[in-house]
Amino acid sequence: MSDGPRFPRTGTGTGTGTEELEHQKAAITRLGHELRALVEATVRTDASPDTLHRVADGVRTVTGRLTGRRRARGEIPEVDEFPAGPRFYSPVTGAGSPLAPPMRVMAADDGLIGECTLAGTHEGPPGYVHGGVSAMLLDELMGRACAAAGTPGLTVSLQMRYHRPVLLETPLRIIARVTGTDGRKIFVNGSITSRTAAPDASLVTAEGVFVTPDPDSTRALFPGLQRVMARELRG
Ligand SMILES: CCCCCCCCCCCC(=O)SCCNC(=O)CCNC(=O)[C@H](O)C(C)(C)COP(=O)(O)OP(=O)(O)OC[C@H]1O[C@@H](n2cnc3c(N)ncnc32)[C@H](O)[C@@H]1OP(=O)(O)O
Repeated sequence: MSDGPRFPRTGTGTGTGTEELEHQKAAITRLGHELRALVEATVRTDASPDTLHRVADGVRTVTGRLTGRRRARGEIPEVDEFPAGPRFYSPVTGAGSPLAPPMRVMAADDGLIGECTLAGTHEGPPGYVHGGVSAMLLDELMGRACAAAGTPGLTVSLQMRYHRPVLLETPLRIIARVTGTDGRKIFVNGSITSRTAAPDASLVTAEGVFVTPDPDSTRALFPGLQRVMARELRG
């Protein structure tokens, strides 16, 4: 793609030492794990109102300990490798996000494979995955597949087909594959299957069109990238 933006790898850099970054990543991951357990316990519990009130008080106290400087909107965390690598607070793959399953992402011969198991936090119909969550998994992996292919892009169209309900508490495989490009457009297919029951039967399929913003739009959309580039250059 000739007019596409060039993206630096972040998180390898300069402001913070490698060892310090690794400590930060481990701590973010640990807190994310505990928060996911809290969210799952919250949506599954039938505790009494008294218990729920006591827990709410405790959570409020804990939240108060996470004040201090907040990242500005669009600021890219130093632990991240945007747009192709791990993003610690992604709601799909982020080890630090209480919303993320989190989906593990691996390279495949012709695209990317994601794996995760969803539970009560992501329920739609009783016992099954919320359709919007399936779309979110696919959108993220399909977007990552664009970046992995060297053509990062934003979703402009995502056509979903829901063939069968996706069971909770079942290991899932998500697949994303770039099928072609046309100028700044990238065409991507995706699917969700069960890794254990009928792994050849697609439960959900998606066709997406992604577009690489031109350099001016990229600068306007992602001012945080400028700061990352400056950080890398200073190093
Ligand atoms: C930097 C990456 C970071 C990558 C970061 C990746 C993180 C992954 C995250 C997961 C994915 C997401 O959630 S992404 C978030 C959700 N998506 C968004 O917010 C995107 C919102 N849309 C936009 O901001 C804009 O559409 C842009 C910047 C993407 C493109 O605007 P533009 O540059 O003005 O492009 P435009 O001329 O309109 O269109 C370019 C070409 O695409 C075609 N096109 C436009 N819309 C469609 C469409 N719905 N279906 C088919 N084709 C379309 C046009 O006809 C044209 O074809 P032709 O005339 O050239 O033939």
